[in-house]
Amino acid sequence: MPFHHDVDSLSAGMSDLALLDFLTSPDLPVAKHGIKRRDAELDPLMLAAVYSSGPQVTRNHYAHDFFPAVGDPQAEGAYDWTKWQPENSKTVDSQRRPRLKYVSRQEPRSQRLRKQGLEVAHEKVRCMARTRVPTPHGPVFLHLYHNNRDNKEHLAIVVDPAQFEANSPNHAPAIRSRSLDAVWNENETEMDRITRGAYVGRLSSTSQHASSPSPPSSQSHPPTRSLPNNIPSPLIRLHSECFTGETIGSMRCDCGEQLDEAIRQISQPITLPALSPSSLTPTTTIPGRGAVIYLRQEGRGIGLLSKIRAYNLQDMGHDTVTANLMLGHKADERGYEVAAAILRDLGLGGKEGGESVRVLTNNPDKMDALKKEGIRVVERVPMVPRSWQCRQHDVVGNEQGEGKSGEARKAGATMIGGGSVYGEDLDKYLRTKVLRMGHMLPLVGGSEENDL
Ligand SMILES: Nc1nc2c(ncn2[C@@H]2O[C@H](COP(=O)(O)OP(=O)(O)OP(=O)(O)O)[C@@H](O)[C@H]2O)c(=O)[nH]1
Repeated sequence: MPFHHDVDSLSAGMSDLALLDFLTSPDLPVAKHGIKRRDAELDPLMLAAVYSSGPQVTRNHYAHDFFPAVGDPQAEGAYDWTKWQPENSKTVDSQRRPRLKYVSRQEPRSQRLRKQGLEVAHEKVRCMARTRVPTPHGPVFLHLYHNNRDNKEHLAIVVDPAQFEANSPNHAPAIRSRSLDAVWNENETEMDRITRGAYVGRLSSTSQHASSPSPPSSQSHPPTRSLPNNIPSPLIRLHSECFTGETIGSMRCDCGEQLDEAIRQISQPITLPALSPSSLTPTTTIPGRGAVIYLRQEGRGIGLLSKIRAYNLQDMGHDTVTANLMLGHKADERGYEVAAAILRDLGLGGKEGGESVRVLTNNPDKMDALKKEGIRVVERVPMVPRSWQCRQHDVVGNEQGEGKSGEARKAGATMIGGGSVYGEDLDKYLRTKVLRMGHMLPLVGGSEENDL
């Protein structure tokens, strides 16, 4: 904000000063529940300096480079000042208004902190709502999460039907979200809590019981030591969104089938072995327990737009890995930090308490990521594609639902793509996962690399 000394701009100068005065006055109204700014209070000298210096560079931008990329986003160097040539500007349509571009020389904050040896704080998640959803495999609780890392709404599909039975014996701890059960503010009514899903048992017009939050002193879930040791760890899957496979039944991949299969397997009743061979207690069966963490990272994290383009490259003969690389992406751009935070919130696999988990996957990256996040995994459970299971058993199913693949097709009755997926595209896709991405799955029906 410049300070004017000439007579012509006196009035403008006065109003600038009045504005400056207002902005920096101690009585500046502060939003009641506003989040505190991380930077220092407004500094009048800094404001004046910023206003009078050409490009709008503030102290928050000191590590970025500004340069006139002359409004041509196609020009080489438009986003990279090291490549920018002044001649580029001559070719630009003079009608278009030049825009200021900048590139950052800074790495993302998380990487800078890691380099300095500083631990990056865990991702924070909060379950915003939870509800009952009946599925062909039984009822599940759908949880919707917000987080501080991206602005996507990740989901957790929790299978724990024992929670519906108010009077059932408590064989295993309920899989519940700690952030959902917490009291969010003192004005929250019991009805607010119930409406967002913080209730126990099954809701009905006559039964509505809000859950009680865990005592604030213990920030963790109860330790596993208190559990009977014949209960297997809950089965979980980290599943990445796939619009094509799950919504329109694409047979290029087995994502829809995997989602259905994961919910089916987790929902299978568990027969508990007797605590000791000499035990007189009869074996008990308890309902299945676990969760699918559904992550909004479409196309292995490259997004639907790039995935659609990648499919065209795949039709031209490239495999999924090469197609991603040709588009300037990595073979796999997914991250599992938010998933780990959701698991911890549900009391699954966390270091500070709760239960260890079994993981449904063939993907070594997921196992490594969970280990890095400190999630306690006791077992990896393979996911064998249904079409490969059928071939392994040499049983051919038919549309009427006979045979193994018929059974599988019935399993996903209400989910497009949830049945058994098969075909040439899928075989190629699956073999690429095994041969190029190290998936831990025995190949079925031709393992030659040139089959890809
Ligand atoms: N880029 C790309 N992504 C794909 C393609 N087909 C499926 N996907 C995405 O891949 C993700 C599923 O990943 P997969 O590698 O099949 O399975 P995974 O979940 O890593 O491994 P598992 O746990 O063993 O099933 C979803 O986000 C899909 O959208 C493809 O051809 N190209």
